Amino acid sequence: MRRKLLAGNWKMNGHRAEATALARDLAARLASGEGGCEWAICPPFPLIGTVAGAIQGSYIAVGAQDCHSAPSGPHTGDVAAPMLADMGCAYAIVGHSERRRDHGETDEVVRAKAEAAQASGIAPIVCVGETQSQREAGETEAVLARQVETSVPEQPVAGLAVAYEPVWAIGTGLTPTSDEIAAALASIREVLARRFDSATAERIRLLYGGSVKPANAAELWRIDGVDGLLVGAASLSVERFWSIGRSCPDS
Ligand SMILES: O=C(CO)COP(=O)(O)O
Repeated sequence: MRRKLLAGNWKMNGHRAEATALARDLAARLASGEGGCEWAICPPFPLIGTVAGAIQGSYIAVGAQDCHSAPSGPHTGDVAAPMLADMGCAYAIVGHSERRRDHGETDEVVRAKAEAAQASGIAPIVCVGETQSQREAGETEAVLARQVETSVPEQPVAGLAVAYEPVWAIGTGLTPTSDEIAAALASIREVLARRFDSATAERIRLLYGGSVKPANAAELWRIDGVDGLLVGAASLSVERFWSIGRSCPDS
């Protein structure tokens, strides 16, 4: 059984005071409640230390939103996976569509980043997803297959997750239907089953991300094949993020 994962991607938002308050509040709620899923917060780089401090001793993990593929070196402005491990990161999102768009990251680059994360003991959350025009052209399955084939490392570590985030569903309030999400996740699973031995393929969690909010979370958790949710805007509010986590059927 794959334990469900709820990960909050704060993107380029937050400052120390509010980050501390949110992380502490969430940690306190989890300490007194029954958080059935695994919880993770992925703040921007400058807030990782702040969040890691605030959640220390709690069940919440901290993650990063990216990492460089090299362990160190002349890469001004970049952050290496060993640094993130040193800060206590358990996860690193790689290949988010906003990074693919803003920084021209290819599937090959994403895979190198995922491998670098793994080499530092960090579980990558590898993001894939089709654009609106690819969906309209009936290319969703082919796009996902290509992305999963190339972006996921040859030897995925135990905690690796693949996040299905349709580009057109991110920050738009739009979501695919439950059937569309189930079909996309099934097609991703097929590729994983082809690429890896069954034990390896089976332990990879598949997350859904894109306009997840308290109002649709319960339905999303129940979709066949959903092992977790990757939440953007709604993870910036402790009430909304908490509500999404509490609607996990494992809670
Ligand atoms: O990109 C996302 C998470 O990585 C989703 O963002 P929203 O939840 O804001 O649509």
